[in-house]
Amino acid sequence: MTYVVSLDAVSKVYGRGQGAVAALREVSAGFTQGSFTAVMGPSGSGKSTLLHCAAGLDTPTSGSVRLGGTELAGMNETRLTELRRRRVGFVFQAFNLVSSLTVAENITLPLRLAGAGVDRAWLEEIVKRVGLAGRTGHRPAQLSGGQQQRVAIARALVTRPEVVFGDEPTGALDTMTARDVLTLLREVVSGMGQTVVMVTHDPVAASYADTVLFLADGRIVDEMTDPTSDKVAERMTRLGAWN
Ligand SMILES: Nc1ncnc2c1ncn2[C@@H]1O[C@H](COP(=O)(O)OP(=O)(O)OP(=O)(O)O)[C@@H](O)[C@H]1O
Repeated sequence: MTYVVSLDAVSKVYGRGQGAVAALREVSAGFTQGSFTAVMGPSGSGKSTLLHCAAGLDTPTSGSVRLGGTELAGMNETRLTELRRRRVGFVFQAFNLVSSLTVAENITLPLRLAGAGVDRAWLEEIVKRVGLAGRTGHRPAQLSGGQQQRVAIARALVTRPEVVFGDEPTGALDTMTARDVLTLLREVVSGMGQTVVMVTHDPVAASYADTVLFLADGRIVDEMTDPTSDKVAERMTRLGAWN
């Protein structure tokens, strides 16, 4: 199986000695092209650490992370930054848009940071796909929360990354708007073949994914395919997530 992103026995320990915290314990996982994976687990189970290690935002204490054919271990920060700019897209809970830039400028920012030109046809295509046609001259403050997250999704797609990572991408949205954004993420996977890995606390959000990975105490303890929100909620309850 060829994976777009793979983790092999990844461990992450924060701190040293008595205060050391094992956030990940020999986690292995692989994400195939065009798959949508949700990562769930109780608070402190290691979800963000997993995402950050997979995205090259954090360095594992041991183990291997591969993005495409590239091994991340041993890369210096300059190369990691370049790799993240070109090959990884991010969508965060707080949309992290630049308020002084227009929608179009926000979307194309990763290209300018990478010193790459803008492919106008591709820009038009993603603007249309995320439903922002006619809004490209607006500033973030003139948009609703859902529209701002659509800008962030377009920005994540603009470099044609191998994978898009979402850290609670619907965490700041109301229920209806969150559904729209999840439907868009689902389309990005099913319609464009994009690979998406998303951390979420919400069983409904997880139900939009193909697969849910459940973390507990730094380990993957279960995997669910074709999830429903009820099945995910039940699994989370058994993990003691909402006690
Ligand atoms: N920079 C850090 N320094 C020290 N400990 C950390 C650091 N980041 C995370 N941890 C610890 O590692 C463990 C896993 O944290 P992580 O943020 O990955 O969990 P999470 O599942 O994303 O939690 P949440 O759902 O609350 O966001 C926790 O015990 C946390 O306190």
